[in-house]
Amino acid sequence: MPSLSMETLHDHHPVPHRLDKIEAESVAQVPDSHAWPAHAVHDYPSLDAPSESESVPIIDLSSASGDVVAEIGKACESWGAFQVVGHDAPAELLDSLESEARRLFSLPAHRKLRAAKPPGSITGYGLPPISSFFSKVMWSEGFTISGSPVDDARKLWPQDYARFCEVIEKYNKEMQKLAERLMRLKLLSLGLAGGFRNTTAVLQLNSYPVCPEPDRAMGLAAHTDSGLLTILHQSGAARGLQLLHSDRWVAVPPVRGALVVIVGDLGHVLSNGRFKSVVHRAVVNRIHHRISAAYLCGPSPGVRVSPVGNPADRAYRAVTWREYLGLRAEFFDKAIESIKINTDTEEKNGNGTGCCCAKQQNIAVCM
Ligand SMILES: O=C(O)CCC(=O)C(=O)O
Ligand SMILES: [Fe+2]
Repeated sequence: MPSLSMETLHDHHPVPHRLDKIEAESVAQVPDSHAWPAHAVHDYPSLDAPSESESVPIIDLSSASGDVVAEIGKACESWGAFQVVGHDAPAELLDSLESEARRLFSLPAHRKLRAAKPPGSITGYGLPPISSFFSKVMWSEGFTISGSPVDDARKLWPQDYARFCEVIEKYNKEMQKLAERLMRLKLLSLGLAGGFRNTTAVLQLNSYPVCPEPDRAMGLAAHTDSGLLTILHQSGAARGLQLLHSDRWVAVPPVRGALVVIVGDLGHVLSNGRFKSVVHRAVVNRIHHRISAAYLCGPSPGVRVSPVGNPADRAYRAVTWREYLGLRAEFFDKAIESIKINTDTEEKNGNGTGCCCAKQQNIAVCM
């Protein structure tokens, strides 16, 4: 068993020299810095073994029936998520991604810290990106990739970085294809033909070491994702992902070969509020070192996402992903409120120049 280490942070500034090291597997108790209050962990009841009717829907993309579009629309509206099977991403590629992520997180702490996220940067090794909004430390570590992984991979494996990069690049390509396909299907379910081209993405690798007291710790705190959609691959053995659905935390059990699709805030905006950007979190366990990989997909830079439908009925103003990320950094879970149009102002009818979708039903012109 590799020695898994978790870097902890006490004053939530992601500066490498302020990180202290805890050997997560060797501690018998969750230290105070990582102990979340019971009301935060148990804010809603958990449904750990949901029956089929209580579970997030599983949708088969290879199904010949024309219901796939309707199923996706319904899942996005009622759950803000679904699991997808019958996609073209090969199971071996998902396995390789997971084993490369395990190889990375099993490196000794001082090696991982060579690729620590510099302040102000989004790529590299460190605590989950949302950590700065919480005073308690999460029981996880992350590695964020945006664009080429080469520079950061070289810091981790000066000689032997090619294998990691090859897998990441293949995976990103496959996910981009799938994300663009899913976006077309989602738009169809909203009555629009069209799609997004040249989408951009961030790949977030997450590692959740085993935890001696899972009830007192938090793997990844409740949040929504910011982009159009997220495609999440979770490792097989352990449950961890939970979606907030009807005021309960509903577990999403890993299904071999399936990928979890999560509607992000921009997906909610695009649908003019019809699709839910679902609040989700990851919990930890005593036995399994869990890995997940979140492919967070957004429009290409500069493209403003604007709600579909009649401009007079828009509930949100148009935003680019970059602009929205700025609002998230400032307001976190209130960011979506900050772009809400409350009154019949000019904004509602305002110019949609550069928006990804045309204002008429049935045509979505996307750049
Ligand atoms: O690990 C998980 O299941 C959730 C990951 C996630 O939500 C994220 O990276 O945004
Ligand atoms: Fe997420």
